[in-house]
Amino acid sequence: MDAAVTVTDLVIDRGRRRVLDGLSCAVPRGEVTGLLGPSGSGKTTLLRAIVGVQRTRSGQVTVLGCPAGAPPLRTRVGYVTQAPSVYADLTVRENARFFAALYGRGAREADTAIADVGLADAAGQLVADLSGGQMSRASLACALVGRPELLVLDEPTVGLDPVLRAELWDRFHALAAEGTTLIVSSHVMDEAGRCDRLLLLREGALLADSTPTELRARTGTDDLDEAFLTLVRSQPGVAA
Ligand SMILES: Nc1ncnc2c1ncn2[C@@H]1O[C@H](COP(=O)(O)OP(=O)(O)OP(=O)(O)O)[C@@H](O)[C@H]1O
Repeated sequence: MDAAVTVTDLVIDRGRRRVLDGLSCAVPRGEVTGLLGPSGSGKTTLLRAIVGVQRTRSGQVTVLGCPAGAPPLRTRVGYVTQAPSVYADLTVRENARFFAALYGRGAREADTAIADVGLADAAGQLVADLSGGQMSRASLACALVGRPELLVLDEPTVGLDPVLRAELWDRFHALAAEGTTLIVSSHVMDEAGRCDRLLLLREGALLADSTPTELRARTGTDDLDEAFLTLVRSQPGVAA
């Protein structure tokens, strides 16, 4: 596999809790990899380690050939956190143009990124006046504008209606087809079926590193929610 991200024996403690316990996985280039798991399973922690903002106890994270967080990665990796990270007192267009300028891009790229997340009609609106879902899409536009090689998205579709969610997933796959690597976290299993590959996390350990098709075949069900439960129940010490 031509991996964009390789994680080896990663151990992370947060507070007094071991959040990731010797996790290893690889994320292929030019595909959409879903990071799925229940709330609190360690998804955000793993994403933070990949973008290089999380203190680790041991293990390695290599991103696009460099150690996670290395300075050359700053323009090559885009990260959209769960909390919108845009300026509330600027319009959507001003935000996108500001981030475009940081990456050496122009107004045209800013407008394209805004259109790509379905915010063209709200481009002139102050971010403070947007809905929650619009705000997270404005954040996504600001990450897209830099055309990163690796795009790390923490629950980007929360609060979006089904039509917008479907449009964004189409956009993710279009980016992957152009060569971008995407890691998208979600705790909604119906989004798992939209991913090329799946990393299933539970309590800080990897339950599966697979494709939706392999996962369905392995668990004997078409329903990915059910597949996840089957995997959980097959773990030692979990009651059936
Ligand atoms: N700053 C922190 N200090 C101590 N513990 C933390 C901190 N941040 C997160 N944790 C703990 O680490 C664990 C994993 O959290 P994380 O945010 O990675 O989970 P998640 O799978 O992304 O959850 P969600 O889907 O709810 O966002 C949780 O038990 C959480 O309580």
